[in-house]
Amino acid sequence: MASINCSAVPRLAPSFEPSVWGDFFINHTPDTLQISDEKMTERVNQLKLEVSGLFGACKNAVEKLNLVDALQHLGIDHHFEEPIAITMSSIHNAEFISSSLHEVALRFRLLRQHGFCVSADEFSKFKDEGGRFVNDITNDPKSLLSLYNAANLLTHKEGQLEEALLFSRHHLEVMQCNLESPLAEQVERALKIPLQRNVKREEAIHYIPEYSVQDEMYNAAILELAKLDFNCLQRIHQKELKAISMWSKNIFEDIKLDYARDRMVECYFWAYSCVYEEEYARSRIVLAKLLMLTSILDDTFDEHATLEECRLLAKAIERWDETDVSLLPEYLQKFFLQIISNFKEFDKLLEPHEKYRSAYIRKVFQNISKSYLQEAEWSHHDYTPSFDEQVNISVKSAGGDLVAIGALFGLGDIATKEIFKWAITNSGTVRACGEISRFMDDLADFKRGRNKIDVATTIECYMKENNVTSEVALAKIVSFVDDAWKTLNQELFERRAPLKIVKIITNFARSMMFLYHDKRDGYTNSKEVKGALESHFVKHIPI
Ligand SMILES: CC(C)=CCC/C(C)=C/COP(=O)(O)OP(=O)(O)O
Repeated sequence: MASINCSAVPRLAPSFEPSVWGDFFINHTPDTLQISDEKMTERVNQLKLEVSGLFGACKNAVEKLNLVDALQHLGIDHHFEEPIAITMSSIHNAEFISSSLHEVALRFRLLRQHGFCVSADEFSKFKDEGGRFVNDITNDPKSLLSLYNAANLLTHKEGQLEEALLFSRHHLEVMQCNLESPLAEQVERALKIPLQRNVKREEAIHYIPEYSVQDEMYNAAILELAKLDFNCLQRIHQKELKAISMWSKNIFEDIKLDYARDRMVECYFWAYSCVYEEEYARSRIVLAKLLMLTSILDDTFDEHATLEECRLLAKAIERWDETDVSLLPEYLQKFFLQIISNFKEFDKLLEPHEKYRSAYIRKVFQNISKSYLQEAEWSHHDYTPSFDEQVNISVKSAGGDLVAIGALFGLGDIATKEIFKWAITNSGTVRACGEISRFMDDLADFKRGRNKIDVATTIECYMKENNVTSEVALAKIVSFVDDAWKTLNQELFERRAPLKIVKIITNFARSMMFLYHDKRDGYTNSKEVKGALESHFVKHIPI
């Protein structure tokens, strides 16, 4: 790397938009619903019992599949994890004969989603002798959508599923404008972000009003449960948002780093996308706070500090000693002290037997700080790394292990010491989430055309190294996102960690697909996602 004295070069920081939420959640009074919170919870418990009974009442495998599918789309499967696991295992073990593409594809997708590796040969019977899908399925949009959703569970080197994906996507695109509601909306959603890649709660918000008597397993209790459960959970999320918005307001008032993005609600959304269930409040809150602190750190390195200041900050974070505060420039001192004191608060949330987790969360924060420093070194020296060098560092700075450990930190006993070791040693799941995070972020950066003052992105490095146009580089990066999804799908059957944990971590990749799809940066330009976030956190579902 060329050695020039650039440590004192001031950064010409772009100014970020203020928070689109301001004090909204601090002052927010939730809508008055027709029923009190207590009554709502009581009714949810009754309905859970009623819906549990439906598993035993299913007459055959197809009914069971339709039931599990409905519960997943409606976002209430978290209440039925055990019966669903038993059901899927029994379906996996039993013979299944069906000439319906929809049924075969539904079974295939659900089994893979639940960690059973079913072969792509299941679809052979819908193909002609040349191995091409037979033409009569092209007039059957429901089956095509099921095939498309199933094929999105493909892993590496599954050419048959690759073809199924292209085939179903093509025909769905062709027939899209002639479809009726709600299939038209379901196809539109899946083409934008495939079901397997989207934030689960997002699907629930859209599917609840679509679920009707036309559904195979329509049941009034299921629908009532989905609506009430959504509203109950939303109440909890609103209370958390109020508290965390106060926390963030105090932090920003204290540290006075006006150059940093104030994105508490978006950080909370990130955490909620990973773990939205009531019992995971501790995990959600710690993760949301961790992301907010990391975001301020990122802006300090990328947008504001001189190189010398970056080095001092990274060193202080590495040493993790409050008495080092005087070595930092004055404007960063309060931020540093906030980091240390918040991590102490995180530690206080742990039970005695969980205390080992504090070392992990500190480690991932120190690691991300190191990768931010490396990027700052490159950027201040106008150095364009090789593509591999860049991916190596920037996948780390994209936060896969930070989010994984941040989410695990507050989970219960399911998160064992072995799981923490697995997550921090670059497991396939965590690495693939980091790749998706990095590539989606860089695709959005490139489209925005923002002349980022931080390091050249993976796209620019790819273009330079391979001497290709931006179109070629962008297509390549999109293919890397697809590859990382194949790894995540594969990880579902590898069973290196409990499925629940793999799913929670994979949810981080889903949040990236949602916030950054269509090459937008919904985190930085949060007005682009404000409407969507209102559906999650402000608007209740009419009963
Ligand atoms: C998932 C994580 C770590 C979230 C914390 C907030 C954050 C750094 C967002 C990405 O911002 P960016 O687009 O400026 O990131 P980068 O500078 O890494 O490109």
